[in-house]
Amino acid sequence: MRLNNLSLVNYKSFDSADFELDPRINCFVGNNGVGKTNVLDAVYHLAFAKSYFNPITLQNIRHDQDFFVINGQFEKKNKQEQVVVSAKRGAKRVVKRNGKLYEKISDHIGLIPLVIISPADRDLIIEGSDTRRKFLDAVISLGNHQYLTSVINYNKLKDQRNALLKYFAANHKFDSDALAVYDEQMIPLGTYIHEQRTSFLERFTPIFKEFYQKISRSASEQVDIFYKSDFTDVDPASVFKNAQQKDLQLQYTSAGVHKDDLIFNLDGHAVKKYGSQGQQKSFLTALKLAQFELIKNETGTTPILLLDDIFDKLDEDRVSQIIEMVNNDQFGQLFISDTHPDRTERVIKETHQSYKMFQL
Ligand SMILES: Nc1ncnc2c1ncn2[C@@H]1O[C@H](COP(=O)(O)OP(=O)(O)OP(=O)(O)O)[C@@H](O)[C@H]1O
Repeated sequence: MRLNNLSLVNYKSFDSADFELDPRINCFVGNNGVGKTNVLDAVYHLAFAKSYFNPITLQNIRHDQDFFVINGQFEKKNKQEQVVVSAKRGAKRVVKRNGKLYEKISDHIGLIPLVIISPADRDLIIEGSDTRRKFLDAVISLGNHQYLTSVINYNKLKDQRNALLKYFAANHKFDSDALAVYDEQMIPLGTYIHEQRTSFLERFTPIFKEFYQKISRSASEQVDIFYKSDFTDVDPASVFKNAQQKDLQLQYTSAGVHKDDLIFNLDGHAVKKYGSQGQQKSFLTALKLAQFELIKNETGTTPILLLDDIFDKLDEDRVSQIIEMVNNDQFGQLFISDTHPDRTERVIKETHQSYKMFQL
């Protein structure tokens, strides 16, 4: 997967810009606020039809303008793919592939496999469990459509069950048969989602650990991921039944796979509390590189990799290690942003790969 040309009109800080890109490494350098991350975000936008940093589409239109257009000329398995994402105030966002409008934007997702590594990933460690479930769901769904529909259906049923619990409380009623209608549908879906998450993590965790070891160049720092779920080691039929009294009091469904979480550990302790900023960044980078590897294995296409502010919180040693790792045929096209042109160029030159520096 490769982006050959990127052009922007009224996208965030850019009025108009055009980039002829290198097939391997593209570095965007310059001072704080010049728009380095905005370029990477435009590439992300072409893949996912939304910004990684600002999900409100209209806020990505340059101030005082009415529209933005991002135009990307890709090459996928020797085939040209033109993707245009545009938005206009007062109208819906539009995504076109080779001039043809998508009816459903979700049909576009997956055409351009892409992974971003950015300081904003820190949310995965510090925010609530839903951030980690979204990460899990996004990676598993790419290769498994049944999983995606199961999660959507499970969540719909859970919302309806919550509404029923609220209705019981408001009307001082209880109807166990009405509740059982939801439980009977949620048990098989929850069981399936739990199985898929378990088997995914069995494949993902060893790859993640290997990447962490390579980045840290240390065998002494031990990282691990544990899957926490109400469905683990219990009879699935008992999950909702056992929580019923609590659910009636709380007026929502307190147990189930919608409460699943991932526990991130470093040397046996929570990385959120005890990991240094550099160790946390290494942890996140290893998570994203493992995501990259699995997407590649499961879709058969090498994703584009965006490394935003790669030196942030990492020493030069760890950055060189990351660049060295991505400097082989297993990795494809790379986009890097950094404030220091000299530092970036020094590290990139060591790869002996073709590259382009864009001074913004
Ligand atoms: N809708 C918009 N219209 C105009 N400018 C915008 C818009 N959205 C963001 N910006 C501007 O984009 C700039 C930020 O760009 P970006 O995050 O790409 O900077 P950067 O070069 O990556 O900086 P840093 O080195 O600090 O990470 C800010 O000056 C911000 O005001």
